[in-house]
Amino acid sequence: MTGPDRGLIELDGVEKVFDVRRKAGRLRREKRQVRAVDGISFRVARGEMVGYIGPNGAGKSTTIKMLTGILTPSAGRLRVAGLDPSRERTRLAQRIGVVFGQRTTLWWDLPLYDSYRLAHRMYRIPDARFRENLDRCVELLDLGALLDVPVRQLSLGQRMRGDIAAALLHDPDVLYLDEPTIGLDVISKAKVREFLRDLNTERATTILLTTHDLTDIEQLCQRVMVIDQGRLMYDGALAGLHEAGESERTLVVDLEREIPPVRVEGARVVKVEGPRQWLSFPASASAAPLVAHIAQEYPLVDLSVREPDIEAVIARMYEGRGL
Ligand SMILES: Nc1ncnc2c1ncn2[C@@H]1O[C@H](COP(=O)(O)OP(=O)(O)OP(=O)(O)O)[C@@H](O)[C@H]1O
Repeated sequence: MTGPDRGLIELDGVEKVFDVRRKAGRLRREKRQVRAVDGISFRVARGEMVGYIGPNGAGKSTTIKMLTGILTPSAGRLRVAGLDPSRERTRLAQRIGVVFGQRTTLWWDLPLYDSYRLAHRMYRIPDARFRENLDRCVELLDLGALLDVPVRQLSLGQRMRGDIAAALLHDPDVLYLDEPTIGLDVISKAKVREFLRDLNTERATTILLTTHDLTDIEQLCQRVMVIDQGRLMYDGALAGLHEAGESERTLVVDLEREIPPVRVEGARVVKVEGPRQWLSFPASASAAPLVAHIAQEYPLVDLSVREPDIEAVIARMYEGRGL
């Protein structure tokens, strides 16, 4: 068992190296090693909800695959709920739930409910528990009208809600979510986030969340870990990440006609395309004085403010550290 002082998820110097063969000529094949995860250590306590972010190819999926036991680490020590994932994969399956935004674990041709019945048997969930968990998910994720619909006919948002329910029927202690809001509309995103927040507070389910959507992190996670090139670059509060990245927001202004870059204190024009101009300003500053000034001095037609995306924040963070 994991004690209160130990993490529910524990990694110590975990590495994963892939051997890849590449064609290096007509007959020659070159052997190369890809160090996907390069000595990562962290602990996640019971009940935490943590964002795990980083640019494409950073090593996020490889980490999650090691945490589920699909991949075996090349070096280091890894424990989830006190178990060694790759050696005790079947036992671990009872303790974890996994949702991949890009793939489904549901049976494509069967009605949604049939996938849940299969999970019921596969995980040997006691009948009363299964009923209770299913009822809760159906209510909170709004699945009532969808249970008889074949999965292939569900929209992306409906399917994602269906997948989340499937991952939770056996009451896992840990839930891994890989891009759970990717491709969802605003309402579906809000519904999924609200459900995850409730799950985390009411059931103390530990959640590790991989996402490219900064709003997911902002609305859900107290803690965020940033990985790049297999290494952990940051582990702390989201606010700290913004500071580390000296994050900037973008004000996009549409003017009546094409004019030279606008001049306004506290912002700089970073792009001009016809009558549209993009201005960068510090994320901590208010957009209001900039807008007021531009509206007064220039033929302003329309405007919008864009929040920094995670990739930009990370890129700045690396620049700031001279990496
Ligand atoms: N099975 C594999 N064989 C060889 N190389 C692999 C394998 N799986 C991943 N890699 C490589 O390991 C590195 C990390 O990949 P990983 O999928 O973990 O990144 P990621 O952070 O999840 O990226 P993304 O955001 O694009 O999903 C990449 O360079 C990738 O090409």
